[in-house]
Amino acid sequence: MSSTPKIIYTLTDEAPFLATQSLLPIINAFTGTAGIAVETRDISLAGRIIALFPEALKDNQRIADDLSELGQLANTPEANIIKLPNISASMPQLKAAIKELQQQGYALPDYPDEPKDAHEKDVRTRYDKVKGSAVNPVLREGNSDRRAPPSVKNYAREHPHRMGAWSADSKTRVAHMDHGDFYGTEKSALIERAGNVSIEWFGKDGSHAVLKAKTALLEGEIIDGAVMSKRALAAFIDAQVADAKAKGVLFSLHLKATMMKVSDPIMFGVAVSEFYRDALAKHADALKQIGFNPNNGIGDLYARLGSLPQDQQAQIKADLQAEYAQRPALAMVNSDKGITNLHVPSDVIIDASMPAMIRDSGKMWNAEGKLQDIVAVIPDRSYAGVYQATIEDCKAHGAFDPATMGSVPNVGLMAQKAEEYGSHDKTFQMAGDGTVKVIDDAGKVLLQHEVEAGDIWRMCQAKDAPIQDWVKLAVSRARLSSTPAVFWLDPKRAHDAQVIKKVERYLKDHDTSGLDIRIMDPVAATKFSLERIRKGQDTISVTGNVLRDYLTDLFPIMELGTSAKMLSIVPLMAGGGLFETGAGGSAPKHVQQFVEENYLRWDSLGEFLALQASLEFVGEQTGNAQAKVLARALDQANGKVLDNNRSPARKVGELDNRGSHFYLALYWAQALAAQDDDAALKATFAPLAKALADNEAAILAELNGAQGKPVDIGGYYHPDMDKVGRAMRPSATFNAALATLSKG
Ligand SMILES: NC(=O)C1=CN([C@@H]2O[C@H](COP(=O)(O)OP(=O)(O)OC[C@H]3O[C@@H](n4cnc5c(N)ncnc54)[C@H](OP(=O)(O)O)[C@@H]3O)[C@@H](O)[C@H]2O)C=CC1
Ligand SMILES: O=C(O)CCC(=O)C(=O)O
Ligand SMILES: [Mg+2]
Repeated sequence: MSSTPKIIYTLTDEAPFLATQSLLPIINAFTGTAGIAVETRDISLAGRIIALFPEALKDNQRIADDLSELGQLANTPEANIIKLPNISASMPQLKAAIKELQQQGYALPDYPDEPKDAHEKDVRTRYDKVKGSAVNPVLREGNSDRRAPPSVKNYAREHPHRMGAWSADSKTRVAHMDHGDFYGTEKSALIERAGNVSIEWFGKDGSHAVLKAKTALLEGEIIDGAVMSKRALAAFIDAQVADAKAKGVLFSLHLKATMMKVSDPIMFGVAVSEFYRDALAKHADALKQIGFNPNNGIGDLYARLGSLPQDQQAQIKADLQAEYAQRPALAMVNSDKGITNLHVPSDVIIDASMPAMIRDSGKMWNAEGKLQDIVAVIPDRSYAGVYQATIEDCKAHGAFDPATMGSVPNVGLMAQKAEEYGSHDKTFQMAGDGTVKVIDDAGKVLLQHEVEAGDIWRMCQAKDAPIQDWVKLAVSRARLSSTPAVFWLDPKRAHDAQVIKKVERYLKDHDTSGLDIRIMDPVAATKFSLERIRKGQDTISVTGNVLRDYLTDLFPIMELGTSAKMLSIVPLMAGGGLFETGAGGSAPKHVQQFVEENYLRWDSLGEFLALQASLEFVGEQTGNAQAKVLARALDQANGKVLDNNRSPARKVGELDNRGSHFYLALYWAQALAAQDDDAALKATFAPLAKALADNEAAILAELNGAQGKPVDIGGYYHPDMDKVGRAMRPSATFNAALATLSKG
């Protein structure tokens, strides 16, 4: 029954990586007392890059491909993985990481923008494996259960975060296309027998290309194809640019260029090309010569200008400035540094950017550093309506009130690369006019679209077993929490219409008596859930993969101020557990603040919650009773961190991430010393609890005393572990107290 319990803790990037260097020593010290091993695996962007090129590196630089190992582990019942947020790299981020590693002495090849030979093609293929969202889809071999635990929700009710006021005359709105988008062109097929399909393009001129030779499909799987017309998109962007100018609102574009790493950078590029059209046309030859690619954002142009003669650089910059003068104002990412929404495709990511805007009175920052109404351009219609409905609700009823509002937990279809988020390897930009066909083994055409050069065509898959598992998870969450559950599915979408049939069928496999389970289209579901949320009522959202992502930032950011405070569990279909920490990302601006002033405001509550769930799972998996005791005590400690307001603040001089970790250790040790379920743990932790309490003032002085000056961590993507370790553990008193645990 029992084997050596093992938890895998992932090393990632940016703020969560820094936080780990302070938190992990605490976790190791505590779990070690119960014989639980916590091992780390490196899935950082830098780590994944290094693992790609063993042959180019010195022996002491090589590292294993930890992500592949974890991908395999996720398909076994033994998996118990704590997954922190990681960078899903855009092109500019990938190149910056490669450059940093080269400067550190890693003999990595450059990223070949235009591979010239077989070797360069191979290099590019390898790099493309770590681009975009390359981690989550590998590990997420289950569906997701994301919610705010009661202690967190209660804390938010008692200490509501600031919400920007909304006024009825806000000019903010969402703009989406009305034809030629993925929504309007989607076609779907249900696979009756397992087999393979090929994706092929037939040119109008008689030419032919196999886009993807083989995609294996299972019985009962749903596939769909859809196309985004480049022409329709460009015309739409153009109209929105003009409309934003006329209405005096900020132009802003909200995409998911990280997760949708093939389609969305192209769409981003169309917007950049339209917005800066005149200047880009005037300098087309020079820009081609320096290799500017609008898909990487206008920042890519500035980054490459240096290789041109000074006067030409000045001319291009002047023409870009002139473009700004005749265009609407752009939403800014960093107004102090002049970084706009169109600079880098990964700076404005829809799941976080839209909720943050809604939290801030429906406004974004303008070039003067002031908040202003916006048009939120979300080209595809599939999910844009959710945000428009939310905006309308805020205009009609004012901002949401975290003190009284209900909650919208989520059950998300995610397993086996479901839906759009698994479509990268089946997404193509069309080389010419023609037809795309999906053809099965028997030669039957399952899906077919007319396309034009430049259009984006994609195919998505959703397998039957994950759908069955998702329906089961939804029913079980509805039952366990006695909460109505709504499937957000749009009967007008070809894909959703198929899913609806399956949901209706699989709901019959479960006892749903007394449960309130509905199927509504996303806009109706938004309205229904918001009406209830304003009355303080909870409603489970049961959604596909994209809405899982969008809603688990939208609702937590309104309810809790941040999605870092979510419990985010993935019961893996093979029986293991994946515990994600929060639902947000890796917050790059937290690292900036840290290196400038040695203050880390990352809130590790998501990590605390994931660890608690993971320890509980160890208890169930292996029968380790001490794991359950540790988990129960951690639950109490988490509650106390909240009740006593020991989460990180935002400014130097206040408690930061490290200080909040100290309090977690103190409360966890106290809870273990106070419990009577396990005498050995009680005896082990009583002295630590006393030592930490006695030295509270000294430890805080050491932790907070480190703040306020710049700190060198030896790199951004690949920091120096020793330097980070020292920076993140500045209290000798605290470190010494923790060390007593391992001495027994
Ligand atoms: N699961 C994953 O691996 C995910 C990874 N990402 C990656 O993260 C990066 C940044 O993405 P982005 O969309 O900007 O989203 P983030 O969630 O990183 O940032 C948005 C904002 O959320 C708040 N926030 C998020 N987490 C915390 C936390 N733990 N403590 C305190 N505040 C927090 C901060 O806002 P404020 O200061 O306003 O409070 C932050 O500026 C990208 O590289 C992206 O690919 C994104 C999503 C999920
Ligand atoms: O994997 C990614 O790129 C982002 C994932 C994400 O935003 C989420 O799971 O909420
Ligand atoms: Mg997200």
